[in-house]
Amino acid sequence: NFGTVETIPEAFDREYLSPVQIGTPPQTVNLNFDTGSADLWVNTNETPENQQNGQVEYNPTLSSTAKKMEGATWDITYGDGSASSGIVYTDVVSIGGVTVQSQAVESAQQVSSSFQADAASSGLLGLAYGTINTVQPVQQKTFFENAMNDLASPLFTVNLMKQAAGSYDFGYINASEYTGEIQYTPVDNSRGFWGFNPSGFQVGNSSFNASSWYAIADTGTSLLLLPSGMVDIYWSAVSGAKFDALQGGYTFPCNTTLPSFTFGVEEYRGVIPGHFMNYAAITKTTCFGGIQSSDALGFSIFGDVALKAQFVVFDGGDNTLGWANK
Ligand SMILES: O=C(CNCCc1c[nH]c2ccccc12)Nc1scc(-c2ccccc2)c1C(=O)NCc1ccccc1
Repeated sequence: NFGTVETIPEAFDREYLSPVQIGTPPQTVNLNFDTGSADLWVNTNETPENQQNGQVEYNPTLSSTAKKMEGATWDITYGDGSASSGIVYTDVVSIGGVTVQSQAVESAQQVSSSFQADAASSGLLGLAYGTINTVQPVQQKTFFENAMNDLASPLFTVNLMKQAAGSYDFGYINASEYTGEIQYTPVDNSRGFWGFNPSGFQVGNSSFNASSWYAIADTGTSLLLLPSGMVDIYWSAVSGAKFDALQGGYTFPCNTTLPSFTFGVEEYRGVIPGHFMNYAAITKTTCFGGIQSSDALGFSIFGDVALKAQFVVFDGGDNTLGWANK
């Protein structure tokens, strides 16, 4: 089978939320689909009231198919320091008509401040490899891994849009969502991510700089995080741009016209329009750049700033990533 679900951007395209049905009768919660992590966790009746801000909850006690996974716990910390933890149920989970009968649903008994403040999001749905799922003592599979063998094709596609509704498709490739040919490239999943090797970059209409490095395709990270050498070259082309240690990155005058950023995947060239690189206004006149350094991480992250300019195929069958412009 196959299915499709819409994904809606929050302010600044900071994150994208999609409706997910959990339990019997189905309870719908909006989750942040995250190809950079592998835990499906959600606010529930067990999440302390003082750690919530109106989020819609999943309540396993109201689901006839919910089963507590005795002795199982989970605990996750993301690179930005945000964290959550709790216990585990299994229940029926459906996304866009694709159903997994027994999916590990991780109930949050603790969520850190950035999640507490995020009133629209009821949690995350991990789409990275299950090898980085945090459930103990028995690691759990992601929704996609559980659904994969029943899908028409063992893949899902990501079509994020700038400040508009996009979609996650499961089990099929919708040719109307992209232009040109899809360039496939092998995935390095040794760290549990959808890792790949870009082949170079280009700022605006300048020449292409061939270079090979390791990066991950991560819908759960807002920005495009690249080696500082590339980031410095990009922002040196923007008059008034500067590295602002207080803000923790490059800022620039909001009224500046930004150059596009092109990345290579083998012979393919992915183009990110200049205006996608304006992440958010800090003041009336100063804006925060969408392309920032990944040096502190040790690897690059193609987050939403990059992904919303592309149509991306996450193929779990042959472990490849497919890239296309749109
Ligand atoms: O964790 C994910 C994807 N899920 C994010 C869920 C999430 C984490 N706060 C959230 C807040 C709201 C919604 C979702 C999330 N991706 C990866 S791989 C390596 C790093 C990393 C490792 C070390 C240092 C930095 C990053 C991250 C990372 O922390 N990204 C988030 C981020 C990256 C940079 C800045 C901010 C956040």
